[in-house]
Parts: sequence; C-alpha cells; structure tokens
Amino acid sequence: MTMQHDPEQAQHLHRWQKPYFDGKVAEAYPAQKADALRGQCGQIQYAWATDNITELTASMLLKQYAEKYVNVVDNTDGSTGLNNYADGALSLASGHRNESGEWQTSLSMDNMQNMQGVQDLMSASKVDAAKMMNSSTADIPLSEQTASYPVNSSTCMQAGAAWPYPPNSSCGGKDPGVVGQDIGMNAYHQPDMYGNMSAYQDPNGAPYPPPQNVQMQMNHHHGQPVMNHHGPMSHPGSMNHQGGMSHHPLGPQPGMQQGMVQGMGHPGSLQQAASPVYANHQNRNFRANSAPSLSRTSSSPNVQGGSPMNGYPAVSSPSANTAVSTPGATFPTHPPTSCNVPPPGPTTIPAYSSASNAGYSSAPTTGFANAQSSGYSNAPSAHAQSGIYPTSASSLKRKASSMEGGDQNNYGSYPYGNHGNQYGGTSSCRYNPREGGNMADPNRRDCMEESGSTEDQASMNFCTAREQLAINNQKKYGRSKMPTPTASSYGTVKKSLGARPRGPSSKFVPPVLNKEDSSDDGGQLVRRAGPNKQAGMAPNGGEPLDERLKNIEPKLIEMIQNEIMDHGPPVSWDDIAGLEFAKATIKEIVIWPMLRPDIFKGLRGPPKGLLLFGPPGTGKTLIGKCIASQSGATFFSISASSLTSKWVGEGEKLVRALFAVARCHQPAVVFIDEIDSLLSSRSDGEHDASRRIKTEFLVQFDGVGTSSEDRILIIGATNRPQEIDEAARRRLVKRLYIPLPDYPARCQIVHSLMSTQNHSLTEDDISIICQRAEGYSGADMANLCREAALGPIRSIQGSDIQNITPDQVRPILFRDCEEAFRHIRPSVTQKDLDLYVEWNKQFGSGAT
Ligand SMILES: Nc1ncnc2c1ncn2[C@@H]1O[C@H](COP(=O)(O)OP(=O)(O)OP(=O)(O)O)[C@@H](O)[C@H]1O
Repeated sequence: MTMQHDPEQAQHLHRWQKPYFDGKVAEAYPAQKADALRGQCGQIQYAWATDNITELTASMLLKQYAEKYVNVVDNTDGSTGLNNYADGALSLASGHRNESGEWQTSLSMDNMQNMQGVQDLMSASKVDAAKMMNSSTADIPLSEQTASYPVNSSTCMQAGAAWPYPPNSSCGGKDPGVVGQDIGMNAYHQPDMYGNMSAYQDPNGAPYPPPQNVQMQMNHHHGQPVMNHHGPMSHPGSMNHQGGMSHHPLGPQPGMQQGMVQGMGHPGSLQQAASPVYANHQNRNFRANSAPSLSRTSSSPNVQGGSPMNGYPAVSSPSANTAVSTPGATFPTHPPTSCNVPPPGPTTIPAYSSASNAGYSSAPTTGFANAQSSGYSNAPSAHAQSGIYPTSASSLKRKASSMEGGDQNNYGSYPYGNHGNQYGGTSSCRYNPREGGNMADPNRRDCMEESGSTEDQASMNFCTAREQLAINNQKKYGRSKMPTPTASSYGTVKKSLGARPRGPSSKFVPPVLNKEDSSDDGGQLVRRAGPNKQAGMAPNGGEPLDERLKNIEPKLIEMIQNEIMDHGPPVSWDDIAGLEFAKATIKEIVIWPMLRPDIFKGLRGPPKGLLLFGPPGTGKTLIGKCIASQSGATFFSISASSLTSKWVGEGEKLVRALFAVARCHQPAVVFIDEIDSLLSSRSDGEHDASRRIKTEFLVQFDGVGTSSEDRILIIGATNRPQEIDEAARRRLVKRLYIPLPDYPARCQIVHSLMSTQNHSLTEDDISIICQRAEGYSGADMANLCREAALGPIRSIQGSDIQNITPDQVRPILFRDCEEAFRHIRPSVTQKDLDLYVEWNKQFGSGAT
C-alpha cells in the first residue's frame, strides 16, 4: 500500500479535531495544557513526516501550537502558566526552563524545525513509512484486523491487544465501531487532554464519525535506537489505518538539545511504555516478532529508579525483527486492561494492567482523574470494575515495581499534585517550594559546582536561577543578612506565623505555635527545640513542618504574616457603641462557641460565615477585631478589592495560603472587607482572575469546618450586600445589619473620644451635638470630634505653635463642635439607608 495524501482530508481532519482539542485544552491545568500542546506539536510533525499534511500546513499548525505551548510555559500567571511553578515547568521541560523570565523555552518553531534530531526524525519516518507501507502485511483490511483481535484475556496480553478492545472481547472493548478506528490510536500518553487521541471517541466512548480512508502507518526507527518512537497516530477516524503508534511525538533525539528531548516526555508517564498496542501491531498488523525483546526494566529508567527525566528508554533489544519492535516505552498510560496475563517467554512487556494503573495512580490524582476516564472512553472504568487487573499477582508485582522505581515522580511537581519528591529526589539542587521553601540549603552544594561534565549530570544538577541566587547570596552575605521577619500578634496574645531567623539553611517554620514555645521572646517568635504537642510540629523539637502549609509558597505566608495578620490593640465590646443586637447575636453564635467548642457542637456549632452589612463607617471592622480579641482568635484582615488589584495574579494563591495559615492559627477569624467585590454575582464582563479568586474562595470556604476541630470564622463585611451572589450569600449564614449609630450610640462615641481630651463640654452640650448628628455614621462622629479637637489649635497663632506647652492649649469648647459641623457632613444618604433596610428585611438575620 502506498502512502496516500489527501490535503482535503487533512484539512477536514484538522477542522474537526481542532475545536475538540482546543476545548479540552481550555479546561486544563497549565501543566496539562503544556503536555497537550506539546503532544499536538509532535503529532503535527508526524503527520507531516508521513505526508498526511503538507509542509505548509504542518508549518502553520506547528507555529500555532508551539506558540500556544510557549505561552503556557512562559506565562508567569500561576493559574494559566507554568512559569510560576518552576518545578512544574521543569518536570515538563526538564532543563530547558528556569525561573528567569528571560529564558525562553527552546521549543519554538524555528529551532524545533532546525534541530538535527527533528530532521532525522522526519527523514527516518519517511523511510520507515515507506517500508511499512510496502510490507506485505500492511494492507490487511479492517475486517481482517478486527477478526484478528484476540478474544480471550490470555491472548489479549500476549498479542498486546490494543485498547480499546474489540467489541465483545474479554479485553474490555465496549463500543462497537470503535475498534477499527482506535487501533493504536489511543495509545497516546495523555488521555482526554489529548483531544487528538481521544478525538476518535467522545468521552463516553462513542465513536465520532470518522473521515474516510486515512492511511495510518507505523513509524519506527530501528536504526535509531534513541528515537524510539514518535508520531502518535492521531488522525481521526482512520478506519483503515494500519496500526497506530503509542509513541511520543518526537522522542529523544540525539541532536536535540537536552531540554527539548526531555521536555517531550512526560516524566511520570514513561514507565508505562511498551504497550500492548505495540505488540498488537507487531503481531497482527505487521506480523512482527511475537515476543519483542522489550523489557520493562530496561525500557523504563523510571522503574529502575533512574532519572525520570531520562524517561526515554533506549531500545533494550533491537533484536525485534521489525522496526516495530522498537518499544514505545515513553508512552505511559494506557488504560488498564483486564487482559492481564503476562506475556510468554522472556518478554516483560508492561501490560496496561496494574502497571498502567500504577502509573495513573501516581499521576495527578486530582487533575487527571477525570481525564483518565474520559480520555480513554469507557474502557478504564470497565476494567476497573472488572476487578481483574488490580488483583492479579503479576499486575500487583508490576505495580509494585513501578511504584518503587520512579512513579512517585510522576507529575509530582505540578501545582495540582501533591506528591512527594519530584524528579526522583536525586538532584541535590532542586528547589521545591513544597518542601518547605528550603531553597538554599548549604548542605546542597552549589549547583554549578556540582554539575558534572556529562549531560546526565548536568541534568541532575540543574538548579533554578532563583535557587542559585539564594546560594550566591548566602555566600556573599552569610546568614546574618537574611531577612528575619517577625510579627507580633493581634492584641496582646503573641500570634505569629512562626517566623524565625531564616537563612538558606533553615527551612520555613510553620506557624503552629505552642504557647510554651512562644513565651518571652519579645514578639520575636523563635521556635525552640523541645517536645511540641501541637499538630504540625515535628516530635523532639525537630524542624516543625505543618502539612497544611506544605504546598504554600513561603513568600505568600510571609505576606500574610506581614500584611494580613492583624496585630493591632485589643478591642472590647465596650469600645463598640450601640449595636446591641449585633453584639448579643455575635456573642451567642460566635464567641461562646469559639470559647467552648465542647459545648457548641453539632446543632449548636457556630456558623462558618458571618456577613456584616451596612453603611460605611459603622463599626463592622471594629466588630471583627472585637470578635478576634474576645475569642482569643488570630485576626486576619484583608480587603477583597486588594485581592484583585494589589495581588494581581496572586489572588487565588493568596486566598489558598490565607486559609492554610488560618488553619494553623485556630481559632482564627478571617475578616474580608468589601466582600462584595470578591463574591459579586457573575457577569459577562467579569475578569477571569476575579472569577478564579472567587472560585478559590468558595472552595476554601467550603473546606472550612470539614474537620470537627476547625475553629475558623469567616466574616465578610460589605456596604453593598445586594451585589453578593446567591451562592455566597447562602454560605454566609448569619447576616447582620450594622446600622448607623442611634442617638445613645453617638453620645457614647463622643464621650469615649472626648474622654481622652481636654474639653469643657457638658452633658447638655454633648446631647445637643449628638442630636444634631442624626444620620452620621460612627466614622463621621469620629471625624466630627477630630475636627472639633483642632479648634483649640487653630486658635493659636502660627508663630506660637512651636513654643507653647500642651497644657497651654485651651480645652475643646462647644463652639469648636459647632464649627466642626460645618466641615464634616454625613457620609450616608437616606437612599442608601433604605436599600440596607430593604435588604435586611429580605435576607438579614435580625430583621423584625
Ligand atoms: N459603633 C461604633 N462604635 C465606636 N466607634 C465606631 C463605631 N462605628 C464606627 N466607629 C468609628 O469609625 C471608625 C471606622 O469604623 P469601622 O472601620 O469599623 O467601620 P466599617 O463599618 O468597617 O467601615 P467600612 O464599611 O467603610 O469598612 C472606627 O475606627 C471608629 O472610630
């Protein structure tokens, strides 16, 4: 069979595939996006190499996807790009990125196409393609192929039957009609995300209408052991294709620069390589060797505990009698199959059984969970339900081996994962923020110094620019110059994020604080060694490490410590004038439960959220502070509007960090001023960043109280309650109207403020003033008194001001107050007040 090229067909495929792919990518995490886009680039190259698309089309598509890829990798926005997560980027690109914005990825259109390795790939592909297509076995019609599917579980594995299996086979094929299309197609290493792979089926496994007659071919490089495989066959609907490849789009290229090569592989997915698909194609379509000498061990450095970065296994045995035997070892994860019988003979082809299951399980469990099943259609779940693959001894063994070898590295450093040591933990220079921000451990030698001469060593010793900088700084300044942030707590209780002098050698110290540890350090919290009973503290005085802060960037924790944690003076209930109803309610539903969680549990448990709404300057913040002081809680105060402005791009991370730190400081009160700007109803014009922050907030909010130990109260304050959307309003269970101070409250405020001043106001004067101040807020009253207090100063001649003593300043007189009324006007209109009253009637907790 000869190669057929139909440009129209290619265009058609592309038109169909693109929206699907783009749709999938749009929903993905940055790391997934990067993977997907990179995979897409590889596929385009393959399609080009196999003449399925023209050079022009390939060039156009490559440019498009490479640009998108670069946009993800170079993007410093943590939610849309990888640059904020150097480790994440590195795990993808392993070496061709650092944290410097200047350093561009090597995967650009120009250099990619010019790379020797890529060019080799192209030419080799063509040669091999021709060979394959000339093979006498290459023309097996679909019907024959289908007939050749193994029909029992023992043969499935031997034959390496491609997933999905034929309908009605015991290998799990579910969707009639899928088979012909999907032979080898789904072998690509990322499910779902790679719309290009799953493009031939919808997430439910139903086949999409295939374009006709696209010729697919095996693409193999027996002459190029390093170029194991490339070109996942991604063309939709290739009903007649002769075998798909499950291989990495580009594969490692001797001529490629390191980053390129490594970046192409998913470090975590490498061990699942050599696939039934592979064997399947060998045996059925190409009649190649039936037992390819591909050993899992040799083909997967990960399994051996080698560097996952080097996940491109060399062909362990080129003895395969056709090029097809080149293992597809870089391709990870096929869905598990029920065909779990180990292959005969010496062959240790990793099945997609538990091995791939292990691969998946160590892959991102959150981010990719859905992708697995949708990407691979119904098959994984079918297999999972069958319960066959996980229980077989051989599969367990494979699973164990894959787990111990390097699976832990899989995806480990992606932001959405919460995995242990990335990169196999072998590099002594890697900075992993999640390991406590220990970015410059003196025990770790300078990355540059460590770098060996070989490429492998260089790879292992790679460190980020930030890390190197920290090391250099340490050398330059020594420990003493490193910042030692400290903080006092709100009120008199020492509350701190546990900062202590931090040098390159010290790990970040989480904030969970034992009172015994915090005494007598003059506000400088220095954690002492010794037994520590609090959660998150390592026993025996070792470095405390609170799990809850593991994934939080240290710099964010510092920000929270310095700018959000409120360390002001304590506030008592008497400091708040009036507002008797609000105060009584708060005492009952918040203070008592916080003081006595043992009594206030279950139905009596405190609400998670409290909304204080009302005109500006009526004491909402004051109440928040008072709650914190009176319940002995740590007070975190942040303005929601600053989340979207001041913390641009960091908003949702900050929200996450805030809640994490609050959890470490329980009981805690998180006061969010202007909460309406965070939780306003969705609108078309809503900025993406705001939406993400809002989502993160709601997620975090819902997480509060999931543990019975949680004693975190979220207080939202707003002047515009009507703008809060329904979902948020529902969560803020108690909604208290904080109105303008009434006459007695205004009198109390004036008394309170004037009590510290020299004045001659009588009770009658104050009464007159407060009657006249009808409609003034608490803040207005405070401003009025301030203005009146300036009266005596203004009466002093300018030249005398430098010479007189304080007791020579005359007392504040009634006329000063009268004068003040001319300057200070009420800040709230009656119209505004009507709105609050209306909203209170509708949604307020204290409405009568
Ligand atoms: N009920 C009150 N009792 C005593 N002082 C008050 C009261 N209400 C307001 N004040 C005074 O007004 C100042 C501002 O109050 P606060 O910041 O609590 O208002 P707010 O309702 O949070 O305002 P905003 O909605 O603008 O954030 C306080 O520092 C205090 O001096």
